[in-house]
Amino acid sequence: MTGMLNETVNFQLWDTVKSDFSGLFPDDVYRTWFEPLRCLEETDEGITLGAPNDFAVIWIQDNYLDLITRRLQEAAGRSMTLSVIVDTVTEDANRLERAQIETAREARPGVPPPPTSRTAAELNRPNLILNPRNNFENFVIGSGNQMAQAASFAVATSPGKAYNPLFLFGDTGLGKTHLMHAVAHHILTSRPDTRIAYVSTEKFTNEYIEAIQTNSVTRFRQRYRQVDVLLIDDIHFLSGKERIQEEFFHTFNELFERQKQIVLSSDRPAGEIARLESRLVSRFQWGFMADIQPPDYETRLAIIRKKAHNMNLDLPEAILDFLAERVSRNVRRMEGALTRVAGYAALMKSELNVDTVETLLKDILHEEAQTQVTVEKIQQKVSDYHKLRLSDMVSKRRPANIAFPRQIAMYLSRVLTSHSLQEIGDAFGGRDHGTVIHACKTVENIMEQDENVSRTVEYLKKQLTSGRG
Ligand SMILES: Nc1ncnc2c1ncn2[C@@H]1O[C@H](COP(=O)(O)OP(=O)(O)OP(=O)(O)O)[C@@H](O)[C@H]1O
Repeated sequence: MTGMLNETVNFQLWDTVKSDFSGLFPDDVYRTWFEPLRCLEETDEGITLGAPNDFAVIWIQDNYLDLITRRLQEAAGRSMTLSVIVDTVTEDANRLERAQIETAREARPGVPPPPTSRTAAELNRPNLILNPRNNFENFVIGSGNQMAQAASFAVATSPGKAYNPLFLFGDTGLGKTHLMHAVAHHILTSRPDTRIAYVSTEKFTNEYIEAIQTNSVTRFRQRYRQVDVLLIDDIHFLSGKERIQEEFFHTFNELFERQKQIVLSSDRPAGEIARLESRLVSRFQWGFMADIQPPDYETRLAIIRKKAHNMNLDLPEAILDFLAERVSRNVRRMEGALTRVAGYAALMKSELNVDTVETLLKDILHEEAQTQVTVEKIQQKVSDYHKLRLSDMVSKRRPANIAFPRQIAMYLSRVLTSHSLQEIGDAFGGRDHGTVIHACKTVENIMEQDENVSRTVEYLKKQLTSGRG
């Protein structure tokens, strides 16, 4: 996240948008967030902006990315991409960062205070970049994530003692990184001298390659093997990378033997990561594996409420309900939707209603609809898998090679959609709700007894929920 400032080039597009913003936002907001942004690069496809520090990058990305992008596109009259990176040349970045964190705290009381003095441990971890908002207080607990939250909290309270390693897995945008940052924040608050490293697998890999190229592998090893807590995000990226797997294997062993805490995140269970050495898979399974499932409606509503509250955004119930109902696939997308609504509300100052929100979020809702699991998609998937005709899903025919797949499809409809038993029965050729209950029980029983069936159902479920359905 670093970039070079190029003072001599005139970036017209950004100048136009920036001056627009100076009129749109209150002075203090403009001065804190927009004035320090500099254009580092402008091409036909998009622009790169430099912000003075990591905190500002995260804040801009979280709050203003959509808005700036839309303004840029309007000004350019074409589609433009926007990236925001740290601008290394900006002077006095630390002073500004403190001021920005203070401003952010006023806007959202959840943001932790800026550090006042640097402890020895902090000086040991110049690269520890954590999103200040990713703490336990801001994490909404629901049925899909309560196990992962509880395990993370236990690890944060007794690092190296509760579960080691802690392995968090689940689909994108469901809070794995949030929980890892929360563990780090919690430990830093209760034991400020703890040496903590948080790194993505990609960064870990790149640093290792660079260390080899620059003959500094010893320093690399010190950085990751002399910590008390090592958090590595997106560990599934180790797949197929033999050399880094070897390196990580030794890092893991050294930390584990000294009872140092290891926390890993992945988009799938360790055993399902392709081309991962079995000795690593078994180590990842030594501790505790907690999965995170997409939030149910109540949790989504609670998340939207909390985020709106943190943004000082007072939205009518009908809009909160609309967002929870219609944006469900991942929390990151929910945040995107809310930020866009917030940006609109701040600019327009007019009363928001569900219709406006629906228009405003057209693309997000369209994406959602594409990825939403429907009974029709389930029927199609199950009949394709079992080489049946789609019409077999709704027919009255009952030979076992048709009846059981149909029961699987009913079971998946029950688990993956929010339709009632009767609605599901209707969609399967007008069957009654008792037939659906019976189908669900049958499938559950057989799954318990027959591993092949259970694997098939899990496979279908994964295919349907990973957007490949
Ligand atoms: N339960 C929750 N409560 C509050 N915020 C949440 C919750 N779950 C996720 N979020 C928010 O959703 C966004 C996406 O979460 P996060 O980055 O942790 O996802 P992830 O699982 O690590 O995704 P990826 O696999 O793509 O890295 C973050 O801003 C995070 O704060």
